[in-house]
Amino acid sequence: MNIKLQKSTLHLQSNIAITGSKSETNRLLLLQALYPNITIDNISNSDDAQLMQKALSSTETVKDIHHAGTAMRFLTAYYATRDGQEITLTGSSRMQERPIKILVEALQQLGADIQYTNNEGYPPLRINGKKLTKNSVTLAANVSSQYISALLLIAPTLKNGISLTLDGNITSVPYINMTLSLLNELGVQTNFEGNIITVAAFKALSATKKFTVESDWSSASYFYSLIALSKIGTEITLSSYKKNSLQGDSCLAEIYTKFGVETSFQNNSITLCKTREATQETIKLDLKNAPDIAQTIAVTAFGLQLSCEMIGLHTLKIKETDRLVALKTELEKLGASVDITDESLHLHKATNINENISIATYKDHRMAMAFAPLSLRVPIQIEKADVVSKSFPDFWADIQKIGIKVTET
Ligand SMILES: O=C(O)C1=C[C@@H](OP(=O)(O)O)[C@@H](O)[C@H](O)C1
Ligand SMILES: C=C(OP(=O)(O)O)C(=O)O
Repeated sequence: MNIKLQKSTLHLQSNIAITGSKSETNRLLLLQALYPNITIDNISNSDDAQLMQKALSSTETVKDIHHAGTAMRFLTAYYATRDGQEITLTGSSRMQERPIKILVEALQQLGADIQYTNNEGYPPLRINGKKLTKNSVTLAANVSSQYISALLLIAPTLKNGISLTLDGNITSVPYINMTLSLLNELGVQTNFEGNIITVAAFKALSATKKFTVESDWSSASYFYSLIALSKIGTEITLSSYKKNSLQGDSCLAEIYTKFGVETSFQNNSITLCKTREATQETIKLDLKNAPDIAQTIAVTAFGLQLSCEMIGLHTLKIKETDRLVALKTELEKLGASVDITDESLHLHKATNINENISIATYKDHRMAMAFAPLSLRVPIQIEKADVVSKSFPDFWADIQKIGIKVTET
């Protein structure tokens, strides 16, 4: 489905309920498989969460998790510990290009039996589940935090827990802390100091433990962008959010003050309000702790005709697509000038925004959603718009609710 987006009368006073965090959901689904007394509220309706649920509940021996990175990494660790179960874990063609060797080698250090069925270092994987007996692992921490979270999630079920030594600069740290916080809430003891993480063994959960997933902050980013690109006084309320979030992308509230957007926290929701124009000509950010909002921010800055220098983007090349190249290509179609390296993006101040450009989405949900707010400035087309279901299936319905006209082309 290709669509055209145009601004009509905005009803930005409306309330939008955003689905649960896919990161929290996929951790909790894995923990629920290990500790069945867990119940989960406000579960994410994303494809990635549904694929995780399906893989965990089906008895099929080939599990296909399509594009879901967290599902791929978390399930690799999970099935490595399922004594007597042999499965093949596979994914989309892009998933088969996303590296997994660091995690596989770490699990092998613990005693796991995992083989590559195709290309060494990449899915599909044949996993022969075993009781893992060792508890000490060293792994590179500068490629993806998901490898670390995967090991932490299974750690309490190992006889002696786990001791992880992280090598190199640790990337996406808030996602590691999210995993540790959820383990702590369950009653598992953990410690993270310097480059060492330890998790104690945790046998069984005697009583029912209810978790309520906070709504997804990465999904909220597109509304931050819409407000940033709106007139002063425009506001929108999003639920269900809290001030002390486990999600690193909640740094949006602070970042978007640079674009003139203020966030107020109510009981269970946030209100975003455009209170003033951006004061800085150049927005400078290090996003190593919040890589998923880089695309949103780049497009907001372009729409406001500001320049933007972002570093800490080294993980973007191995996500749903090479997001650095995709951003440069699509922003330049709109009239921008963008320089990229393997870990940074420099958007130069734009003098105009080309109308009716068709944005390619590269099977990446965040390419579609990040460019949508630009429709407040110029009519724009989004190719293969259904890609948003990876994290936010209701995105186009919600965009329409607030008054952006969506037409299929
Ligand atoms: O653990 C998680 O839930 C995630 C970790 C991040 O990945 P990296 O650690 O690979 O950057 C993030 O980009 C991804 O969307 C979700
Ligand atoms: C990178 C992402 O997801 P994953 O790595 O889980 O596929 C994302 O949602 O932006």
